[in-house]
Amino acid sequence: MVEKNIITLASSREPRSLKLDRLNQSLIRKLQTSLDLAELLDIFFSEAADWLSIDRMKYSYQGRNTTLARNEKARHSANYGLKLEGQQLGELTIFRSSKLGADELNDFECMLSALIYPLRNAIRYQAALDLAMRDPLTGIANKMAMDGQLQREIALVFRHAEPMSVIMLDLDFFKMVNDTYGHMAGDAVLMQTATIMQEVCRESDFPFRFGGEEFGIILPKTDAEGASIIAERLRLKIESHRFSFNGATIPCTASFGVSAYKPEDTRSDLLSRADRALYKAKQSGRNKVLIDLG
Ligand SMILES: Nc1nc2c(ncn2[C@@H]2O[C@H](COP(=O)(O)OP(=O)(O)OP(=O)(O)O)[C@@H](O)[C@H]2O)c(=O)[nH]1
Repeated sequence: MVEKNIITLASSREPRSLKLDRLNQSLIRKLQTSLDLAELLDIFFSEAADWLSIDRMKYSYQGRNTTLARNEKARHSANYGLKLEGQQLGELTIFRSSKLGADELNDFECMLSALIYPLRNAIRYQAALDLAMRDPLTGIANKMAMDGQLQREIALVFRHAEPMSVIMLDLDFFKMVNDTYGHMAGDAVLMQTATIMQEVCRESDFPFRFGGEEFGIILPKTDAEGASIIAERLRLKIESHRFSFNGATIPCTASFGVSAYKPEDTRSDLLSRADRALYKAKQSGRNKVLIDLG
């Protein structure tokens, strides 16, 4: 007990600049442990809030905002545009109920210098991840992203006992589109299909390109009946759409397979059933929606 008091006394006599220096060294070490942007901001806010009694921090980057708060009402603020070697790294604003003095702002800027490199690395890492998860032709999610998303959705369904469905769709006679109008026209049809899918889907749905001329949609909180209504809507939209390339109009239809999550299903069970239904839709004449209830 006595020992503890002596230590506290000694550290409180330590010059502020030395303490800040030590804080910054430890902050750098902590920030180096993560490439996750949200986690970095969390670490930084926690340290800055402790040191300067900051109440709230807002970080904005490319239209996305993150706010961390201990007290929502603070009204005094200081704002920083973050930039490193010519690269914009967003904007950071701190809020406090009392005005921040010049020394405190100085301290904060010192802490910002510990944040800037890890922040740049996290932004680059996120951009690389985003790129790896997108289909380069259509811009929608690819199979790798779908795998991760389906895994997350299955975990949620498990926890909240809500329905979830999957639609798989495949453009009909797509080889003929390529053979008749050329590969570039085929690419244009694939891009327009992705756009139609995004238009028909809700915000919470997850459209993706599985590969080739095969696409899919994960539909959270949707049972087989709801999913087949969306699939039918999409089927009609594709059938009536005037796919166009270089002045040519390309008629195109798609076949659909729908499956709904059942307890104990793995990702591959769910996808296999949708695929089986899609196969049957192809076998029985194409341009139709079939459900596999398992
Ligand atoms: N333009 C273009 N074509 C692609 C792409 N990926 C796959 N394909 C083509 O898609 C065609 C798929 O042909 P098939 O598997 O025979 O299927 P299909 O002609 O659609 O016939 P069904 O599915 O039975 O209705 C092939 O010609 C592939 O070369 C792509 O990224 N761009």
